[in-house]
Amino acid sequence: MALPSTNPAAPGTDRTIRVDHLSKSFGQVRAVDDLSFEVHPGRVTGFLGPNGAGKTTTLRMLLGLVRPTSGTATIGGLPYGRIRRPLRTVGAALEAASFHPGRTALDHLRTYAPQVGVPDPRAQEVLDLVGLTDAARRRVGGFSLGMRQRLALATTLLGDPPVLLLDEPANGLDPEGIRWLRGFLRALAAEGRTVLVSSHVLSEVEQTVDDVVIIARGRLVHASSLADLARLARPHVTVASPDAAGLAALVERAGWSRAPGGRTLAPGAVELVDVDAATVGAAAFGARLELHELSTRDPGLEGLFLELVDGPAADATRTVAA
Ligand SMILES: Nc1ncnc2c1ncn2[C@@H]1O[C@H](COP(=O)(O)OP(=O)(O)OP(=O)(O)O)[C@@H](O)[C@H]1O
Repeated sequence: MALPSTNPAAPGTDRTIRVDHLSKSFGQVRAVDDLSFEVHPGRVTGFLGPNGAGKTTTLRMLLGLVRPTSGTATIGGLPYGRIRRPLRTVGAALEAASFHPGRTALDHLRTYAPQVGVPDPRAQEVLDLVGLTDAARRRVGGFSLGMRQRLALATTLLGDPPVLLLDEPANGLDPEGIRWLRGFLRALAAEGRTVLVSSHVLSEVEQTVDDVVIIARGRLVHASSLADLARLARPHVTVASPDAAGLAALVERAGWSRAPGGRTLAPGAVELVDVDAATVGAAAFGARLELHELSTRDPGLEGLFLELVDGPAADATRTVAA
């Protein structure tokens, strides 16, 4: 899908999103806690975490709607308030957008077009892009949730922005709509745009995203490519020995990777990825290391996600000391 190039500001623009030691407290609640990550152009990045993790607050800080308690949130090196043509640089859809129910979809977009600084025919163009051509002259009041999501997406695309911030865009879409959204977001990233999509479930965006930024209780718990996360989700080998130092030395010598710190393990136990139980057992036997456990479990991608957002890595106290 080629979007008509209506945005002369786009080529060469720095499209990287940077969140740097960002924190936000609302009274006693630390909604975002020393969060740092980057989101790169040409990729779809999933911004993931359970309800209340701080995703929306972070997106609102990126859009200058909430002032950080400390740290910075920038797009192309600038805080939103200093971007010269913000509506042509960043397209954002936060939560369920509210539309005037008596207005048609086309009129809604035509109302916004002058604010964004694009010519009137762009309204019909973006409706066509999101598959709402036939609904252009229908009143928004009669739209399904899925149609509203498409209209919200069309609104973000009015200014042909190189950066897109979308809060739970799959909410309310049926399976066909979700499949359509996947292809659409992938095409936007393929054009070199930076696409950040929030969700509280990994499975919803698993087939869409290239990278993941996972937060829980306001803190970063994991950031990598989806491929790296999938590698960490391969079967885990748990190995325990009464000789913890000997086991640590064996793991070190063999160069095995430890599983990301989700689960609390028994003392003297470690959890490994990228190695099978037979290899670990043989190496332990060779090193004359006594083992009290050697087992394998397969958490799967969704299981690993739940461990990450539930585990000790996410277990910081969120309440600010009075
Ligand atoms: N304006 C506010 N005043 C007080 N507390 C707030 C405010 N906005 C957010 N919070 C709190 O900050 C925390 C993070 O909320 P946020 O909406 O950012 O999470 P989220 O990850 O987007 O969750 P969800 O998936 O449910 O939308 C929550 O505990 C929430 O209650």
